Amino acid sequence: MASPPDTSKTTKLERYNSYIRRVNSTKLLQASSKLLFRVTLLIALVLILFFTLNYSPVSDSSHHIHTTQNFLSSSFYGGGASWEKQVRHSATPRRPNGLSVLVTGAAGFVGSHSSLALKKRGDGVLGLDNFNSYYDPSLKRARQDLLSKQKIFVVEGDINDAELLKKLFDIVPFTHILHLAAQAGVRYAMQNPLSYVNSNVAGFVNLLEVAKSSDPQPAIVWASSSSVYGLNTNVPFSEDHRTDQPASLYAATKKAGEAIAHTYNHIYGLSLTGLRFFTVYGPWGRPDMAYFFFTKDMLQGKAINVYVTNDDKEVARDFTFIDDIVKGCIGALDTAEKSTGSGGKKRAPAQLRVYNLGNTSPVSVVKLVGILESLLSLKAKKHVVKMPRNGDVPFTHANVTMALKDFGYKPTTDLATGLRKFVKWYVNYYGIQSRLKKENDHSDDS
Ligand SMILES: O=C(O)[C@H]1O[C@H](OP(=O)(O)OP(=O)(O)OC[C@H]2O[C@@H](n3ccc(=O)[nH]c3=O)[C@H](O)[C@@H]2O)[C@H](O)[C@@H](O)[C@H]1O
Repeated sequence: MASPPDTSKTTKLERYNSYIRRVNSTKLLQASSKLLFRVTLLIALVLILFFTLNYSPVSDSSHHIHTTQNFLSSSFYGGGASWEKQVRHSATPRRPNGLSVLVTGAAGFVGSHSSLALKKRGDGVLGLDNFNSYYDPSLKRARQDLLSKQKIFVVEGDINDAELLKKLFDIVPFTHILHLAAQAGVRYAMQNPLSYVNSNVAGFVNLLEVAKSSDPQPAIVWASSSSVYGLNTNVPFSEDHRTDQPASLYAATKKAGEAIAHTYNHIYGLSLTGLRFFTVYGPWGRPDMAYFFFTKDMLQGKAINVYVTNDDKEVARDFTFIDDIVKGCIGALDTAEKSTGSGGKKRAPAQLRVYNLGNTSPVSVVKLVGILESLLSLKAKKHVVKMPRNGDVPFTHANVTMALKDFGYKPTTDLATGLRKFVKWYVNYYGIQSRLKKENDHSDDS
């Protein structure tokens, strides 16, 4: 009698075979997962490379460029063909013999106004701005929107970024730089001293290094400051007065800028013009300045500190309206001679200038508050306090004879007229018209 099949053995064999099949299929699954993972990784890498090398911003491009820069490394600038086209297009003049100007700090107060004025007369303008948060960056973005409506492209980047600057100079043979990017503000220098060294000294040197090596070298007009006169008591302030007693680190860095300008002019033949601005104010102004935050605080019913000197004298400033300053900037650009060097070598002596751009009629801060009270139809809650020792000077007053003689600079806006224009802009921009006198709305506003 045949013995029954040994089912126990068959079962073991089957179990073994099925185990082997399972092991094999798991291995296959693992191998294919690994393959899938590697392929995905490869595709991702290819995509990253593709997007970064062919990056072409469409709208709000500067923001995208910034994001891309951060994503890869600080030395990457989008750099796609479309980005370069925007840079070139913005910087190309639209009139015969027009200038091609790199405006640093283009989203700033003076930078945005100057860029628009240059563009309006047919010059090519490329903006550069790092959109830092020293004051509300949304105001800088709003200024950028104004510029972009006039087809002015603002590259988001820092003047300390040498590679970015070189790239811009590779794309555009700029005839001029209007260098307005800076750490501004007299009193903030005690809170953040290194930001002044970083922007006003290191950033300026970085820009000059790139400018001196470029071919052709551009002529450079840049923002110095009335604060360089410091504790000078000889009034009105003239360009040949002493400037070796700065009262703030801000003033010291601007004075350092003037010395640095001398060096680059002397060694490399760069044409350099420093403009000593006197307390510039007006529409689209800087919220850190007294006239601006006084307006804000007064409208909110908050008290304001009005400084007086230690011996109880009123402090005063040669407040200068933005439109006058813009005319001064353009006059300086138009009369700037060509730099004489090329590729880092000086060929001949070059132009080196410094000018006051003020209003020539100082007004006390008490008077400024009085004008604002009348424009805003309210009484300010004034705290009259002694001027803290924080970098402030008691008095500024410009002699502008040199700027008048060399490029016809003639300020035409008194403080009451300029503040009326500022207040009109302020209430429109922040949407608070209600408390204003009707006549302000009917005021002349060219
Ligand atoms: O010409 C310049 O080169 C500089 O001008 C500007 O500095 P300043 O002239 O100091 O302007 P700003 O701060 O508006 O104070 C105005 C007045 O208000 C007084 N002031 C100020 C604050 C306060 O709380 N109370 C007060 O009375 C204060 O004592 C002063 O008398 C720019 O900010 C600076 O970046 C630089 O460009």
